Amino acid sequence: MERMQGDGELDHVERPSPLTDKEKVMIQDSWAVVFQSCDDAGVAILVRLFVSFPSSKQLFKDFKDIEEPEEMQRSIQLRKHAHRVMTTINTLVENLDDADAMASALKSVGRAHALRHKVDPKYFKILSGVILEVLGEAFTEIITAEVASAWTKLLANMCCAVAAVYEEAGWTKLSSSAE
Ligand code: HEM
Repeated sequence: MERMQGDGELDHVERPSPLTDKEKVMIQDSWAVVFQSCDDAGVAILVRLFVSFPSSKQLFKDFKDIEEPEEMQRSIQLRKHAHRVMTTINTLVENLDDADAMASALKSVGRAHALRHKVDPKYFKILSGVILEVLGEAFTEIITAEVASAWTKLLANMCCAVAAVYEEAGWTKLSSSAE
C-alpha cells in the first residue's frame, strides 16, 4: 500500500537557511563514506522509493509492473537511474561552495523531469525523505542526528531549486495533482 505523501504543490516548498560551514563539512565527510557504495546505496534508495510509493514507478516502463524488490533490483533501468541520482548528488556535494554549479546541475535535472519525463515534483520531496531514511539505516554510525539535519537542509535546497525550475518550465497543478 502506498505510504502517505505530500501534495507536492510547488508553492509549498520552503527554502531552508543556507548551509553553515560545519554542515558542509558534515555532508562532505558522510558522503565520502556513502559514495564508496554509490551503486548499492542508490539502488537501495530507489527500491525503497518504488516499494513504499508504488505510484512513483509508473513512468519507468521497464519495471512499472514489478512488485518484488529483488526483481526490481535487477532492472537495468532502475540501476541506471540510481547511478544518475547518486552522481548528481555527488555533483551537489562537490559544489557546496559554488551556487552557480549547483543551480546548473539542478536546472538540467528539473527541466528533463518536468518537460521530458513529466515527473510530478512531489516525488523529489518524497525521494529526499527516502534518501535520509535509507542512509540513516545503512550508515547508522555516520548519519547522526546532526548529520541528518545537515542533509535535510541540502535536500530541501535541492527540492526548492527543482520546484523553481518546474515553475519556470510552466508545470501546472492540474498535471501535478492527477493521481
Ligand atoms: C535527485 C533526484 C533525481 C535525479 C538527480 C535524477 C536524474 C535523472 C537523470 C540524469 C535522468 C536522465 C535525464 C535525461 O533524460 O536527460 C533521469 C531520468 C528519469 N528520471 Fe530521474 N532523477 C531524480 C529523481 C527522479 C524521481 C523522483 C523520479 C520519479 C519518481 C524520476 C524519474 C525519472 C524518469 C521516469 C526518467 C526517464 C527514464 C529513465 O531515464 O530511465 N527521477 N533522471
